[in-house]
Amino acid sequence: MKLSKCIEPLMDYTLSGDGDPDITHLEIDSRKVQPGALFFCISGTQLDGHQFAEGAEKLGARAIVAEKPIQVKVPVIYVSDTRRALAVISDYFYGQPSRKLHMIGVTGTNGKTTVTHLIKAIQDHAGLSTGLIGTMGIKYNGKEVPVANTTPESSLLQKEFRTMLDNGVESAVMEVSSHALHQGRVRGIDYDIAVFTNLTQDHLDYHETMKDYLYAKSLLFSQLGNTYDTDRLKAAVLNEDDAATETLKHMTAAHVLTYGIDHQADLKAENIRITSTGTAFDLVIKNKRWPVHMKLIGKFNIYNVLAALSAGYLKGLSVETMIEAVEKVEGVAGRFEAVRGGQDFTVIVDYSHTADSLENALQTIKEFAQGRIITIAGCGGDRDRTKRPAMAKTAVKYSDLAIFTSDNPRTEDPEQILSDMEEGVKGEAYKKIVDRKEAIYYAVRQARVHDIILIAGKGHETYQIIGTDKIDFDDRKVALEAIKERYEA
Ligand SMILES: CC(=O)N[C@H]1[C@@H](OP(=O)(O)OP(=O)(O)OC[C@H]2O[C@@H](n3ccc(=O)[nH]c3=O)[C@H](O)[C@@H]2O)O[C@H](CO)[C@@H](O)[C@@H]1O[C@H](C)C(=O)N[C@@H](C)C(=O)N[C@H](CCC(=O)O)C(=O)O
Ligand SMILES: Nc1ncnc2c1ncn2[C@@H]1O[C@H](COP(=O)(O)OP(=O)(O)OP(=O)(O)O)[C@@H](O)[C@H]1O
Ligand SMILES: N[C@H](CCC[C@H](N)C(=O)O)C(=O)O
Ligand SMILES: [Mg+2]
Repeated sequence: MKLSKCIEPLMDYTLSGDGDPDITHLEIDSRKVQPGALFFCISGTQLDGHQFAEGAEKLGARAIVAEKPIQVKVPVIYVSDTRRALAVISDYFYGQPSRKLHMIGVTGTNGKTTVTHLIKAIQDHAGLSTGLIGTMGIKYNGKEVPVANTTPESSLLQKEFRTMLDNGVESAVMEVSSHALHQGRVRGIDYDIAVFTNLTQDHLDYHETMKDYLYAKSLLFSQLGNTYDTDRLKAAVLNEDDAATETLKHMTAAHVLTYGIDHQADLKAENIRITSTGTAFDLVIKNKRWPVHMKLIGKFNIYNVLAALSAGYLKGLSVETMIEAVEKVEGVAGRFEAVRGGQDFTVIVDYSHTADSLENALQTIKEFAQGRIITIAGCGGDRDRTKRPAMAKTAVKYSDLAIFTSDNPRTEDPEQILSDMEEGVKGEAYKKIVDRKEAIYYAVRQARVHDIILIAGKGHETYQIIGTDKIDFDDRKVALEAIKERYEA
């Protein structure tokens, strides 16, 4: 596409330099520039992309979008916000694919990955070919592409939507993180349905207050209903049991459908029964009742299922077909995933990395625990420090033995992260083992018949980030090795 065409959707810019080169791709990382790129200089949280403009030019960038003066020979498009320009140009460059897909965005502190997987399972089962984007990567038509971010940058998002469309995908469901909303990675995406799971404390390193965090989340709902096609229903799916829903109702011009357990809602779960192997409940919609028996465990997963069913309901899918799909779902990798090594105690790997999700996981375990509860928990480095004492407190509150260990320390001192956790449990009993592998082995050696070990925080992750190194580490594999060692000993 000619540069002049690429920048057609920009409202306000200044062009410097001559020529109208052909642009073959859009790029924000100078290290990935190939000849033909339009390079965007992003003022980031760590680095300033403007310093890489010359490098990008050397590698073949044919034009550059910048916010402040740069010295290059290729044409420069000056804008006030390069991330905004990136979103607007990406949408246009790839032919506005989100307008042709049935688009669902899921936001909230916890449950996004689970809800998006459930929506994909439901829609695929109902014959609606669905693409998925989120923490576990990009998936459609049996193809999987790994991603670095839960919600990728706008250029990658739009490119993937285009590929999905070209490959017969009809609907795309994606996790929308608060970082992405704040940075405008999803600007220009024409969502049909926006789903809210819940709001509890996380990411206060990035968003300064809970109010700012909620504001970022609310952008998904306020941008919904800026409708391009008036024939398409635009709807917000909101959790009636979460306090933030009241605000979100005010933020959206779209139709609202609610789900809940404790409050009256459009889709409601009643008569709940939770066991260690599954969850049963009645789904109630407009006084009609359907029994649901699913393999997913826990009250929090009922919320996730209700959210997913709500999205399908708005699409007009049959409730019976949706329930069939939900009942088949085995679970999402690393979310309440049982590790089975033939041991006479239970080991569960879970991705709870906030105080609220840890509380939910542990409350669920409490409901069916026959033995002691042993919890292994840690907190990620270079992330919200204020959640650390709260997570430690939750671990100790529900456990007979709480073991604090390292999650992904990243560039922080692992000992310091543990000290931050300890602030929340002064005078309480717990054990501290910095090395995660050692902590898992210790827990497995301590377990008695019927005990339950919860290994929280890293779920599906197959790595541990220590400093800037990413080493192989999979809680599930390490637990299996520890179980093997114990039985061989
Ligand atoms: C804090 C944060 O949101 N960081 C994201 C952000 O990076 P940034 O703005 O800080 O970028 P930077 O490192 O300062 O670099 C500035 C610019 O220089 C460019 N650069 C840099 C080096 C170079 O040699 N050449 C070059 O061109 C970079 O590509 C970038 O465009 O924009 C990047 C591009 O989109 C993201 O990959 C990056 O995610 C990092 C990896 C990250 O850890 N993000 C986390 C906090 C995050 O966003 N998480 C949420 C999920 C949270 C949840 O699940 O609730 C997510 O959506 O993933
Ligand atoms: N609806 C929910 N409410 C509270 N906790 C939940 C809910 N759903 C899942 N969890 C807990 O949160 C953990 C993470 O779930 P999931 O991966 O679905 O969330 P997420 O929002 O995608 O997380 P991330 O922000 O890391 O992408 C699970 O392992 C579980 O312990
Ligand atoms: N999306 C979350 C994932 C946290 C996972 C946890 N294992 C950690 O590293 O803190 C984040 O980036 O904050
Ligand atoms: Mg996720």
